[in-house]
Order: sequence, then structure tokens, then C-alpha cells
Amino acid sequence: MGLELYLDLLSQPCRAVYIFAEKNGIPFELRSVDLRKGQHLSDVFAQVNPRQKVPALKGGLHTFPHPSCPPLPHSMAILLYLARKYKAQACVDEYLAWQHTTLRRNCFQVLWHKVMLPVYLGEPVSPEMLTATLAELDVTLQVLEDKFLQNEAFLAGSHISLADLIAITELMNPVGAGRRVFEGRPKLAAWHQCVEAAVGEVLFQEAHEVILKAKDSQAADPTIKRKLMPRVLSMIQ
Ligand SMILES: N[C@@H](CCC(=O)N[C@@H](CS)C(=O)NCC(=O)O)C(=O)O
Repeated sequence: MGLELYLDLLSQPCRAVYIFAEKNGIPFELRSVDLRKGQHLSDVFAQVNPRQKVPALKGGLHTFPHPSCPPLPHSMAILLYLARKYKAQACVDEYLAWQHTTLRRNCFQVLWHKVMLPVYLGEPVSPEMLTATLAELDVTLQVLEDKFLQNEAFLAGSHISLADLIAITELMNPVGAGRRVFEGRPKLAAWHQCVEAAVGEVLFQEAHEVILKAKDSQAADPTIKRKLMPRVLSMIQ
């Protein structure tokens, strides 16, 4: 059985998995799961990932960890599985350990506070809350630049790695929400260019087309909104 990737490119972990698989020539079938239509809450998708989240990977797991194991539901597990199976693992553990509770959280909150809550779900966010969210992101971006990027071309040295892919797909959340994260940050801006060139402009743009249009999302249908709201609230806290 070949690999099946269940993705919505609105989602950062999905974009990281998608670019990684495409860039490394890993053969897979793309299964689209539209979060804004609530497709992740369908019974069919619950068979794939009982946690009802994307990304999810199915198939091709004959060596990891067992043929009958359930699909991998977590993007880090998927990326590490693909990296180990299909290419040498880069030395990025420190970055991965840091980013999940910092950059991931901040970028996700900026997208939701600036766009997804007010525009898509029609739930206003107070200016104080938005200011605090943006200030937290600024602090985290400074750490990304000073501690991880330093004066190198990429986060883990002179070659692109999973760390860069995960970080850039995170940063495209606030970019998609209209935040100019690279403005006034020449090192991060140069890194962005290096990562985009290494990924390839066409694939980079294709993977980010959805998030760059997130600002133009149609307001959610009330039935879908009712279904999504409890999960959204638990996700953005
Ligand atoms: N830690 C998981 C997070 C997955 C996740 O939160 N996915 C979001 C999209 S970014 C999702 O599917 N949310 C739908 C929901 O929870 O209702 C990973 O990295 O794969």
C-alpha cells in the first residue's frame, strides 16, 4: 500500500509535511481534508485519524512500527518517520523541541486572532488580546534569529533542514494574516529567501497559496461554525 497524506494546506503542519514529501520525491497520494468545511469531523476521516486532526498519514508503515499500527496523526511523527525512512536525519532536535511550544503557538494565535476568529467565524478579538499576541510573536522571532539562525544561511547550519521547513511554514501563518514578519528583520528576510529558493519557488508558492488567501475566507456557515467552535476554543487557548 502506498503512502496517503491527509492534508489541508491552510494548516502549518500540513504544509511542512507536504513540502517535505514533494521536495524529497516521496511518492504519496494527496487526500484533501477541508477544515473549513468540517471534513475532518466526518466519520470517514475519524477512521483515518480518531483525533480528527490533520495532517495524517496512512499506509507504507510496514517497518514502522508494525503493519497493523494506526495511521500517524502527528506532524512531527510523520516528518521524522519520512525523514528516517527516505533521507538522512538532520541535527535539528533542539529546534524542534523549542518550536512546538513557542513559534508554533505564537504563529497559530496570530492567524486565529487576526483572521480566523474575526473574519471566518465572526468572533471579535479585543485589541488588547491582539496586541499581546503580536508582542509575544516579536519576542519569539527575536529568539529564532538570535539563538537559532545567528549568522548562518539556515537554522541548523549551511544546509536546509526540517527545522527551516517547519519554521517557514509557521511564519507563513502570520504572513497569511497580513503581519509583515520579515520587515525590519534583514536576517530573517534573507533566510526566508534562502529557504524559498532551496524549496523551489513554484512548490513554495503552491504550498502557501491557501494560507495567503486566508484573509479572504468566506464567513463560516452557522452549522459548521457550531460544530467547529468548541474545538477552536480548546485549540487557541
Ligand atoms: N500537533 C499536531 C497538531 C495538528 C493540528 O492541530 N491540526 C489542526 C490544523 S493546524 C487541526 O486539524 N485542527 C482541527 C480540529 O482540531 O478541529 C500536529 O503537529 O500534527
